Amino acid sequence: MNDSAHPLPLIVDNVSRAFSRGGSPVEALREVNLEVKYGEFIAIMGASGSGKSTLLHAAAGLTRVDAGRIVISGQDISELSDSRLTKFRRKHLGIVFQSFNLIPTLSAEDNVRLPSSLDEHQDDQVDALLDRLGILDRRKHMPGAMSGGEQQRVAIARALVCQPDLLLADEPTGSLDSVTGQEICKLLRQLCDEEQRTILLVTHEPNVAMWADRIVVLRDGTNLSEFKTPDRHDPLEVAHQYQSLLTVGSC
Ligand SMILES: Nc1ncnc2c1ncn2[C@@H]1O[C@H](COP(=O)(O)OP(=O)(O)OP(=O)(O)O)[C@@H](O)[C@H]1O
Repeated sequence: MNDSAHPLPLIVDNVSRAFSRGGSPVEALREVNLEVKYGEFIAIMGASGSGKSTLLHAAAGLTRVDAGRIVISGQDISELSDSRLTKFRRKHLGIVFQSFNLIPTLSAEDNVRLPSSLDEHQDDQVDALLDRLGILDRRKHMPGAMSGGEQQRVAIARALVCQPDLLLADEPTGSLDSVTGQEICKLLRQLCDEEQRTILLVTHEPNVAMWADRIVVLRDGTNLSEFKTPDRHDPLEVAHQYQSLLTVGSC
């Protein structure tokens, strides 16, 4: 649904972005299109350098685009000044990175509380969120005293504390061992299934992408194709479909 009362969480409309490297332009994104519906879990896949992180950063408003539009919940973010964009991002988006990006001198609960206190939101849901993410008993711990999986759960709690319209995740399992990475993926899946969270995740791993509803494949900064994931979260099937697309696309 995309009427003015129920705008889509994310529309990427013909977005292009180039960087300069050694004096030559590098086209990281070329007329990329994507629509994310409420409650959807989408994975972006593609080879190294295909533009995945640039797309996620553009969706987060961390990278300005050269052409096209990024529309979050009905707002074209290119129309916002830097300061309004920062406020808008805090209210509407949650962002999770591979490296957790927690403040090392703050406890788990204070890391989670940080964005909400900045925006003067109620913080009474911090404990509930930590409980939901299975780390309530770690709430007084500093990041350095927590495992990688626990730190990523804190980062996810922090990203969700302002009830964002969209959760963006850039290789969220990239720093974790495979068992812990799968636990984080399962958690993201549950957040979609049980709480209708909307998630856009970047990964190059089929066993991470398989948890999404839909996989969008980029190549050389453009949309190559997309496919729905099999119901039973089968990494081999996802790897097969992904490789077939890349092979067919390269003919
Ligand atoms: N700040 C930058 N300056 C110059 N070139 C950049 C910059 N950011 C990205 N690029 C280039 O844009 C292209 C897309 O990069 P991007 O990081 O989005 O790809 P990716 O698919 O996320 O790659 P990876 O899987 O290796 O992280 C690459 O050629 C990259 O070198």
